[in-house]
Amino acid sequence: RWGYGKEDGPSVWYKNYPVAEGSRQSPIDIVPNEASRDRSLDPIIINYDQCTSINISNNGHSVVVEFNDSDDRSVIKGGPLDNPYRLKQFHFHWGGKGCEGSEHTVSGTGFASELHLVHWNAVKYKTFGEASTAPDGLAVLGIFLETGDDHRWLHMITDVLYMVKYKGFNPKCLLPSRLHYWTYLGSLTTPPLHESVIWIVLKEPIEVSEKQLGMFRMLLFTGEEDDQRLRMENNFRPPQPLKGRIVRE
Ligand SMILES: NS(=O)(=O)c1cccc(NC(=O)NCCCCO)c1
Ligand SMILES: [Zn+2]
Repeated sequence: RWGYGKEDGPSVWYKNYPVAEGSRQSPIDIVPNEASRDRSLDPIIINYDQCTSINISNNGHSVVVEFNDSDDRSVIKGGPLDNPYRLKQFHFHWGGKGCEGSEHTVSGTGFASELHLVHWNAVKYKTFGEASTAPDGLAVLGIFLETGDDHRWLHMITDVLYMVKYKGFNPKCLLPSRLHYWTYLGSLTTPPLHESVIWIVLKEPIEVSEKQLGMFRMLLFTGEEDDQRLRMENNFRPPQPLKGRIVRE
């Protein structure tokens, strides 16, 4: 249906998903000195201590680690959020060898990859599906990955990328040391592109090695039954028009 290739990629998503040309699409290019300082913005509070990962999978677009979201044991709150938002899954977007791969860019500069920790507003909505179509339904924490030294914990993901069942990973260890952030109202960056996301993009990237990133590129867009093997890479949408939105910090 949709993908990241020439025929099915971001430039043609509007044909099946007209909201692609909506007024709050993501990602965006973040221009730091155009962000507006909002003194009412509190720090974000991240409670992942009781989180239980239930599985890791390749959904044909990325590698996704899903969590048990049947209660409020792992939530993000504070910052621009009026309620606690429950951790549902995290996944990554990345490029090809040595080129950019993040979805958000900072003053036109992309990073090697971007981690998205996806949360939903279980106070106001009954299910993730319902929340995913509501303007304040989701909160996604975006973390840039830049190449450098091995990340001490990312190996737990890259080492098990070929396995399905997977337990006991606390995504808190993927967070950078400082939680300074930019926030703006946006959308899912993949179809169905719902304009339902309060984006919180951390300013400080985490460092991963080229070898670790290379493990992601070992994944395939294609299934084992497909005749051609398409390496999963460049699974990122380019920045979308701001259309008058304000980025706060
Ligand atoms: N990339 S993102 O904006 O963080 C994001 C977060 C949560 C869901 C999605 N996209 C989807 O679930 N799309 C549905 C189809 C993907 C799996 O087939 C994207
Ligand atoms: Zn994403």
